[in-house]
Amino acid sequence: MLFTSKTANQKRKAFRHMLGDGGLHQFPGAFNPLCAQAIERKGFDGVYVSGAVIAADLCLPDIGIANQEEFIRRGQQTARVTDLPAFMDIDTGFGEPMSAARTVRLVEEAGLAGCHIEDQVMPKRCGHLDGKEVVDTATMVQRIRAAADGRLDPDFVLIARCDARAVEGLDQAIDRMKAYVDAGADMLFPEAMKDEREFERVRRELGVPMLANMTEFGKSRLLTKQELTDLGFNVVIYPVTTLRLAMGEALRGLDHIKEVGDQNGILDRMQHRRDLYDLLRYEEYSRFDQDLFNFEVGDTPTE
Ligand SMILES: C[C@](O)(C(=O)O)[C@H](CC(=O)O)C(=O)O
Ligand SMILES: [Mg+2]
Repeated sequence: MLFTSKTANQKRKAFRHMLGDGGLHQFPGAFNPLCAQAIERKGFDGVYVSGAVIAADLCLPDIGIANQEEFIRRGQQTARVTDLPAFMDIDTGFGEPMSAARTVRLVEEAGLAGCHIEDQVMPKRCGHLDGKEVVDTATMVQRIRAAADGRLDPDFVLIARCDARAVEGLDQAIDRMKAYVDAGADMLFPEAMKDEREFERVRRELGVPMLANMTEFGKSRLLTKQELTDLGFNVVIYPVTTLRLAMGEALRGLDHIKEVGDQNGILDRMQHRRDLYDLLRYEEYSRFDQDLFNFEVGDTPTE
């Protein structure tokens, strides 16, 4: 059939391979499954499913009110339309360690290649806002152990996100991240680094694959692909970028229709029906259908 041609395990193996090949891999956030297909067509390495986007999509702020089921559903809907590995945000894991383990298992069953779990308290906030709080190291270590234990497929990638930089300083954040790796994290996500020197130091002191979050209007300067490659990072996410782009155009388009009264002046800024159908592989679906229904009832030879 037409949906995807790779199993979840093949995608996880591909993700694992990326983490070990020394290059930087770009994972734009997909604000919906259709966008994941666009990310694949554009030749990116993988797809990110952002908690901030899942919440915003439901018209909610990113403060832990969207629930586990809403997260998993969106993760599954996204992962299943692309051959690229997709990994997702699970915030603080949706509860105590046992719930975090179950969340990881559900994310795995949903076909994702990995997920990140963070050391904030509930209710959490966006990592680039002030006023965050983190749980103590021992609590987060338990969370990670439980999350690691929740996995069935050893190729599923567990990413520990550390929000402590803004709360306790870089030295403490680095100590925490060491403990998170000992607890079973495969990869680290140092959140809201202030500058390149901080990214560089984290990379130097920790020997596991590293993720950089290039979210706009946050605390980190938007580093280029080359800069992140030189810093030795393995994965970069652009978590909310496609949503911001789409909403920016939607708002401008709505203004135009309100002012002018029709859409004639903005057609060239839209995805054409033809291009949408191409992205959906409309024609291939029609062909599939024809191949299935290419017989006639009277065709069977009779004596
Ligand atoms: C990466 C992140 O966790 C997300 O949910 O996408 C957010 C992104 C954002 O709010 O800009 C975060 O950095 O906390
Ligand atoms: Mg998030």
